[in-house]
Amino acid sequence: MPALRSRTVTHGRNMAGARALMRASGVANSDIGKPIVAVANSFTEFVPGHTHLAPVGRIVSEAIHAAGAVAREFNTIAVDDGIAMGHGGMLYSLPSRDLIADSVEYMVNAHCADVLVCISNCDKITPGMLMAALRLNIPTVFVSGGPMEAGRVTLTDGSVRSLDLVNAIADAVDETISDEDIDLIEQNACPTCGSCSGMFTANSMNCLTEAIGLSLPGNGSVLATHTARKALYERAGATAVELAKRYYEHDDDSVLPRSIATAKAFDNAMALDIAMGGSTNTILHLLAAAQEAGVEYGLAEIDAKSRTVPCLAKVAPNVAKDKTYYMEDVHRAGGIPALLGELNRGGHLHTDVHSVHSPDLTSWLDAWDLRGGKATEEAQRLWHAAPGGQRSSTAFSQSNEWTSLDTDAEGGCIRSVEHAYSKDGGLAVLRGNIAIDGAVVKTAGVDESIWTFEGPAVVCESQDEAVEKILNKTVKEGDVVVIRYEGPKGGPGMQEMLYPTSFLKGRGLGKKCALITDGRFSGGTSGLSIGHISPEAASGGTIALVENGDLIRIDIPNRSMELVVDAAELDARRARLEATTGYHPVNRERPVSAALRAYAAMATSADKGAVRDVDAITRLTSPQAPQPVG
Ligand SMILES: CC(C)(O)[C@@H](O)C(=O)O
Ligand SMILES: [Mg+2]
Repeated sequence: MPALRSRTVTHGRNMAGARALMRASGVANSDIGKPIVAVANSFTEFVPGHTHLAPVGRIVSEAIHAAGAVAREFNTIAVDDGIAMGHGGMLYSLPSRDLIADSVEYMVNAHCADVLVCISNCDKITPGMLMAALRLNIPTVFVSGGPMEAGRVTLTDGSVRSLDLVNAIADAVDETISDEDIDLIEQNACPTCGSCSGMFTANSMNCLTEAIGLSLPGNGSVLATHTARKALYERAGATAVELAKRYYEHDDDSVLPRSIATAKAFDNAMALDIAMGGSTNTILHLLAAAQEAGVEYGLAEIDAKSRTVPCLAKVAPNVAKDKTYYMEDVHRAGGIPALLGELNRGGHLHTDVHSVHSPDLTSWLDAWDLRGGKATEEAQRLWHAAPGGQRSSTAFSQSNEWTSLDTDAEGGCIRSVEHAYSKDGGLAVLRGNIAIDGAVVKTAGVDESIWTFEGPAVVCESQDEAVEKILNKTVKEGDVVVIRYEGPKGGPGMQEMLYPTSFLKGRGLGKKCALITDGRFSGGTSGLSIGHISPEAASGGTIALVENGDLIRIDIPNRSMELVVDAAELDARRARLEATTGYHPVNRERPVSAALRAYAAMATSADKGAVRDVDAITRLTSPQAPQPVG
């Protein structure tokens, strides 16, 4: 039987000081010796996805106490990508993921906690916490803050539009839209607290923790404002204590994160992601999480999956014909269990997986899949949770219910495999001379008319240069915008290119240009936007050799992208570059702090999840030293 990790500080005469301090922080005498649950909250007023989480930490903690354990809450940082976007702030976004993972590890290990509850929500917080949970491998439950309600605006001409954050960004550069309408759009794009309302990175990751089995059904889709989320928080606290008892009292290691997040569970989560056309960032984060879990799951596995799993849902920014669906519509159609149910009926899931709430996939889907015929009353009720339609920045501010659910597998928000949008999934891995180690594209967001594309390169040495060239009309119909030196090392921090992709759209070039980069994208990006090109320019990738006017050929059905320049010429360019500037951007002024340089020194490429390789420092400082194996 594994001893409670907290025994180190709760037992023995020599730990009297530690216990004295625990009492001073409010732990009752009678609670000393009970399992300690670390509640990693990510409350911050900076981010709408996290601004409502202060009371959530208390609810989870009370549920933990009621179930017989001690809750100790602490906070992590959280960067709002949408606010950091488009300026130097975005350099901090991806590195914050690894900082969050480390800070959870620091708190849990420093204080000998036994169990972990992760209250996450936005882009880097869920993956950072996921990495920590898999690294620590103690019983863990994830529960997120929930999605934002979709926006709705009545424009000056009386027309009504649904909208989200990305519309506000793209419409701001559309010269056909008046200042009055832009103001209305800004006022209404983000009406409530929660993670932005589409299938953007935050929601994609929260859906993934649900599919992988580390959070409760409904985690990815119940709206942040809805009272139904309260039950989710209470159950998360109680479930964490139940898992603690199973592990520490009954030696049941099936509850551990690495027993749940197996290679098969990763594969199921990826199937869900591909079927929903999730954010390309999920690929980066799953690669990072798999390494923490010690699971062999890489781009090759993702590529294989994307060739067999169909696209079953198109959620904003992806458009289903003329209808835009948001997370609230996914929820009304039965949420993640409904998608998993459809995938399972189509033979696309591994069935020998389990979760924090169910011993196997069958009991999981029987209880929660709205379309499986056996869903419990609790599940049916949950899927009725609807938007409130009122501006609100507080949790549990409304209890609206849908009058009917969307069970239309033919033409509704979630389709069956027989009625898929496309046989190919919503994400793909491309390779070629310009991306030898791979690149990724969200195919669900690319118009089929440009699945094959060839055009001349417009080379930009930074995101800022790309924005300038798009807005000053240097970029024309048919061009391929190449943004380089924005990778994990080169940026550093691998910024999201939401502004360039949105501005292309805003200029009416969304279906007429391609954009390729060693940086990454927001989940809100759509169009022929290919990112994560590996190796990146700063690591000597071929993208560093592209010159203005070079032809670039993209072929999504055949999963390829080529720089149409012969090998001898590329060799000559490489020799010239290495003899002059090296792999650095020319004429780029960018202040990079010491904190970011520390990340850059260790950052691996996107095809490795852009995680930090600490041994890189050893190699730099003592190249002769024996290197770790494996
Ligand atoms: C701001 C967004 C839309 O959340 C973006 O950062 C994403 O990655 O989806
Ligand atoms: Mg993001």
